Amino acid sequence: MSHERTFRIAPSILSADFARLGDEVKAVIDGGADFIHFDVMDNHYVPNLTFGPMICQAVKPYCKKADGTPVPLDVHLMVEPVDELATQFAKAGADYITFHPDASKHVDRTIQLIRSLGCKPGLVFNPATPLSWLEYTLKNIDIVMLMSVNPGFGGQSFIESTISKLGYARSLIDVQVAMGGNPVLLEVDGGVKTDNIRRIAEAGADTFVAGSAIFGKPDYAVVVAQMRDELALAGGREV
Ligand SMILES: O=C(CO)[C@H](O)[C@H](O)COP(=O)(O)O
Repeated sequence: MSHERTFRIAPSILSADFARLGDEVKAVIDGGADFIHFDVMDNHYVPNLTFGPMICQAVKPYCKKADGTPVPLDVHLMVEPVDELATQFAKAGADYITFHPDASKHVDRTIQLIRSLGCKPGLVFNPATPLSWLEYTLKNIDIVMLMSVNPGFGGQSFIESTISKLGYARSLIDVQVAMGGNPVLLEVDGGVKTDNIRRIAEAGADTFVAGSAIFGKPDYAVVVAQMRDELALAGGREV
């Protein structure tokens, strides 16, 4: 049977104007964003420092469409350790919470903790981190995110080895779905642009984080529309 995948565009507010964060979130949602991607960096797991749960709580009321439909807040924790901050971000309004398995001493416990707090848990893989962590976790998570840059900074170039890694992750998810399991989202983060998003989709991704490509342009709606035009051309998949 053939199913069309739903593609989601998740602008990373890492590249937004922090002095006008609420307005930036509203503008990018008005421009067609499906998720708001919130990059949390601790200057320990990654060599940069961004924002904490108080900023997340302040941004949350802006995460809705003009008609009031909520837009999920996709919190990416680049922090070590994970559990305490995951708890704080759940209380601050996160919908998805993703973390790096190499940053948690007890990955299954962290996944269970995030779900117990009412959020959707996910794992994030750096470019050189193997997907073997998924063997015993895929059935318990809602999102797999592949970093296509080394984490810590926006505006980097897409790392090509992500293409084959996406194909492998997609095959693991498709097998799980074929066996009646959870249709886990496959997100890609780093260097996603209008000129490569179609190829990334064809490799298997369904959810696309883009920071500088969107916030670096004057009209967010134009970029999001261009990305959707490219995604509409992505080859369909038989699952
Ligand atoms: O997590 C990140 C970096 O660690 C960012 O989300 C990612 O790099 C997106 O930024 P850009 O689209 O500018 O590459």
